[in-house]
Amino acid sequence: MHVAVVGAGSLGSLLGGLLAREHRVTLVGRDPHVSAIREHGLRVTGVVNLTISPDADTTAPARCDLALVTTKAFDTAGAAATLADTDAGCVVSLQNGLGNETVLRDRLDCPVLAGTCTYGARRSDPGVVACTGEGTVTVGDPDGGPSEWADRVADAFTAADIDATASDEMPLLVWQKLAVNVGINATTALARTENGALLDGPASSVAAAAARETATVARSEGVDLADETATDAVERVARNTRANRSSMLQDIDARRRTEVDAIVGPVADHAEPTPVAATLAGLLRAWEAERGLR
Ligand SMILES: NC(=O)C1=CN([C@@H]2O[C@H](COP(=O)(O)OP(=O)(O)OC[C@H]3O[C@@H](n4cnc5c(N)ncnc54)[C@H](OP(=O)(O)O)[C@@H]3O)[C@@H](O)[C@H]2O)C=CC1
Ligand SMILES: CC(C)(CO)C(=O)C(=O)O
Repeated sequence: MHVAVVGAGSLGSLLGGLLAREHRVTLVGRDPHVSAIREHGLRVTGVVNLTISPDADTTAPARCDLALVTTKAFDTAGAAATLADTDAGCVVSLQNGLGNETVLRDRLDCPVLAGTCTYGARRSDPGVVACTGEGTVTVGDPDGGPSEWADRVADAFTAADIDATASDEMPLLVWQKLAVNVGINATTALARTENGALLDGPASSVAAAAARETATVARSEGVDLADETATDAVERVARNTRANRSSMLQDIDARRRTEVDAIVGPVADHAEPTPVAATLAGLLRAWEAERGLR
């Protein structure tokens, strides 16, 4: 398969590097990362160690079998613009937050799948990405039900030794992942802790309460996510990625805009009472406003 990865930052570089063990991969990103990969290859460090030489470019290829979108949620429309002239068989969003597939579907002609990914990744120097936790990838039709493309994509990941499955329950899994991200990303971003601090530290009850609120909102939207399923998912991911600084904490560390609106917003701004998520969102938005990031 020829796989294009639009958004070669932390997660995109890691997954692109792992996929390049089996497939032709084009990492679409920014300089100096792209130039460093062209010159020296991509170095993956941490839990996985390898140096590999995928193609790298600042524009998308003319054709590919599969395009993975791994930009931040607020850049999804930009990713769609980057892919506008690409003849892609299928596009998969592996981003966190709600609404990315809708943005892609509205702008692109090919099938669009939803995906969830629990790998932890951190891009450090140009040409280098650390795998801070091995996880799983799940893909499927955003509306639920079977999808031949999802089967093909999961097979392609599996062939590259990535634990991947196709699911016909994506609405449930996307909300479950949202509970993980509201719980882990927002809490670690504000507490400035690694994910593992939520296993038994003082902020673990905050993460669990935020996950329960996400489950409440999911159920009010017709998705049958149990409180315990949401809190168990937070604990499992925090355990598997205990050394990771969540993607939202990485944004805070780098004084960058966060994904608060796509991740915490759907829960915090919902008509259901969600005091914990509203507090987390309010604090993150205040931090962004103070720095002119919103
Ligand atoms: N990091 C992690 O451990 C995990 C992240 N995620 C999710 O994955 C998504 C990506 O996160 P992460 O990898 O941390 O984010 P990063 O900011 O590290 O990577 C995104 C990259 O995409 C680039 N980019 C933005 N728009 C375009 C475009 N149109 N064409 C090419 N490149 C573009 C950005 O460049 P620039 O900044 O210069 O605009 C940036 O380098 C998020 O939704 C996150 O929540 C999910 C699981 C784990
Ligand atoms: C899986 C997890 C929580 C890994 O940190 C993540 O999705 C993120 O950081 O955005």
